[in-house]
Amino acid sequence: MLLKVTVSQWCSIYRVYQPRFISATKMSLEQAKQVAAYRAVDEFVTNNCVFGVGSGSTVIYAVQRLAEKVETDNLKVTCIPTSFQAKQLILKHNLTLGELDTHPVLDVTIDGADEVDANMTLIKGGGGCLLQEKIVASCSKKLIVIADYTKDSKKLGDRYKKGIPIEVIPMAYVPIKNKIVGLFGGEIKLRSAIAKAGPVVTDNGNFILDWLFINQDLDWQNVDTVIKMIPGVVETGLFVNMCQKAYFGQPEGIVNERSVSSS
Ligand SMILES: O=C[C@H](O)[C@H](O)[C@H](O)COP(=O)(O)O
Repeated sequence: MLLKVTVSQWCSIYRVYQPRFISATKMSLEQAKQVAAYRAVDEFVTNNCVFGVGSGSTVIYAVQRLAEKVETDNLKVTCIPTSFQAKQLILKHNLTLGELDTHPVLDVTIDGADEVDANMTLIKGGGGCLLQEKIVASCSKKLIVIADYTKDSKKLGDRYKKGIPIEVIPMAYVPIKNKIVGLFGGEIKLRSAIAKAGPVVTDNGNFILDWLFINQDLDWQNVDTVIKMIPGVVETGLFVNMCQKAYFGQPEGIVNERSVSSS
């Protein structure tokens, strides 16, 4: 028997099932973040370690797991935050808060990423926290990335479409924008705030430019160096040769790993 469904019937079916589909997808994304975060914390947190706490939605699960382990295994861990958000998470979970003044060398930092390419080059800063993240990562013996499966890509720009974040001094954003486009092409947008009129202001009082690059085959180490030489640029969200290992949570709850040697 052929079942005839009219356009308006299709619309009703779509209206009923679409929210369920979205929430199932959202749930599997959250689950993917959680399994990746738990795995990384279980593998890298040891007693007496100095631990860098990254920023973003995936790191929330890492801090949850860390708090559990500190409690159950009676661990002593000093946590160095990479943002206001990270500091709040450390305090909320009653973990020991440290700073670079007293702990300039960290054993490990666990952080999220917006995209990880085949060479383990990262785009970070989708949440505006790239500067402190890069400082803390540069002081860490290891940088471990935790992410869901949507962040795993071959080339930068394959999956993350919002561009490379660049933190800049506010008075210089227009000339910086013109110089980067002149040097490497593409388009640059000043990031706008959502619950505030005007631009996003970072934890450090700066603006964020999002550079929508076109050429995916650029030498990212060189790009990073050249952009950082422009007066007024504070930091870029390109993390080149910094990350040793990445954990990608999958929708079905397993975790794929990639390390520098295996990429
Ligand atoms: O500025 C934000 C950070 O670089 C985050 O680590 C990055 O955006 C990934 O965040 P999420 O875990 O929320 O995807």
